[in-house]
Amino acid sequence: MTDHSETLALWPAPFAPGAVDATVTVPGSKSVTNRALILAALAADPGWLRRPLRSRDTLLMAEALRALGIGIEETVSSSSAVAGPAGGGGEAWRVIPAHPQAPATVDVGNAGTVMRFLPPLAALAEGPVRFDGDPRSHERPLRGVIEALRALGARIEDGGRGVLPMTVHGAGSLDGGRVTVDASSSSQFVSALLLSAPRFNKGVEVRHVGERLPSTPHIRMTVDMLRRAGAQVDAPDSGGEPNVWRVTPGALLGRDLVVEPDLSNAQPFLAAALITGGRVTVPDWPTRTTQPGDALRRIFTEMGGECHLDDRGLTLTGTGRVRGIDADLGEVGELTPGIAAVAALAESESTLRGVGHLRLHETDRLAALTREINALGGDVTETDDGLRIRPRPLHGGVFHTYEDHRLATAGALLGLVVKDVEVEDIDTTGKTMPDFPELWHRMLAPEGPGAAGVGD
Ligand SMILES: O=C(O)C1=C[C@@H](OP(=O)(O)O)[C@@H](O)[C@H](O)C1
Ligand SMILES: C=C(OP(=O)(O)O)C(=O)O
Repeated sequence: MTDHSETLALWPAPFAPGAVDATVTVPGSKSVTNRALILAALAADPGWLRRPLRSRDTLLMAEALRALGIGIEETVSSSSAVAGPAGGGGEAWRVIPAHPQAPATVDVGNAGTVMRFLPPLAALAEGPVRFDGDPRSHERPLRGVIEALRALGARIEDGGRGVLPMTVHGAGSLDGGRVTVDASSSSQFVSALLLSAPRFNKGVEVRHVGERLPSTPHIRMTVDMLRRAGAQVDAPDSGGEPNVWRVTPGALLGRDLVVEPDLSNAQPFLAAALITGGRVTVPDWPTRTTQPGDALRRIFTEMGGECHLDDRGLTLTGTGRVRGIDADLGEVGELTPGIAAVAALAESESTLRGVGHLRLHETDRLAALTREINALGGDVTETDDGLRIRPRPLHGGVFHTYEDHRLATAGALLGLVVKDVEVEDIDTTGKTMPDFPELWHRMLAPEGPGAAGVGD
């Protein structure tokens, strides 16, 4: 957790005068968009991404791919699959694949998906590709990807530090083959090695050897998207050996893909219904998905809400009660800040476990949540692998966010029911949801202009 600066703007979090009642269309999934961009860049033919997320993390990915010679064109799509309620077309990216070119420079910002998913693709270029990013990117784990790529035949200069900045010196192709990796600090190590593997000469066999593996739905998302792009993948959940994934070399198809809404970014809106005893509908909630955010249906039901999925989307109705929870969130770590905020407002204690790796996310999320909820009068303690949260009456104050989009949305959530909360640097939500402040205000004033479809 880097220290905060008092010079960052403070955003007066809107206080909800009563139960919220709104329909909120949330933007596309970061994780799906950035995987789709990599797969489309490596495909044999051009492809479409419809309703891509446009946020800092995905624009950095698109910019990096352009630097490597891949074409990404902005278009307005005429597909009926993405037509809004007014019948118009949606925005889309057309991706024109090319063999990755070097020399190139990549700014990863603080995007885990960019700093981990791109180096294997860069290793296919012929020449140096320099990777750097925000100061926090120099602290986030990358050694697993660097060492695995070396074992697969790549030359990488990282000064022996195992973190950014680094330069990947591609030789125009990569052997691939068998590799072991300890992905206990990030599931993205496994996803990174699998995503580009159809283009490695021998494909890949990745064996995870660490004690634990976080965020396994995100690895299933990688496998599912690879298969939909035509790759042959053996994985533990399709009868394969536990902790082993195999990708066969072969061509990838250029796809026409509609990006699902980001279910993790739906979390603050659904939570708003839960904590105010109101009702929020998120349209286009997929009936089948690998996104970890789908677990919110179960988690927020256990915490007192009622969830209903139908053709209008997912509706969460608050019952007026908010219960504490004892949960292992290892599979769904990115939901922790929002769950912690709800837990701080519950009628009973919560224990959140299995998320020690969050200390190496955008910020040390366990330390940051503890410090900021306690600064508002809360009683949160850090455990080895999570948080213990005892609800207390909270008061207003500044909620610092440490350049972490999910800290910012957690602060907004608290401010909905605690008067006079000011969230520092709300613009940090731009990492995955630049429209957050607007969507949040509109959720609270659905009678105003644009009520017909918040976020449409
Ligand atoms: O592959 C992905 O798209 C992600 C995997 C997870 O990373 P970790 O396994 O590092 O937690 C998740 O927290 C992150 O927000 C997105
Ligand atoms: C951990 C997250 O992001 P990243 O992709 O940068 O790891 C997140 O979005 O919660």
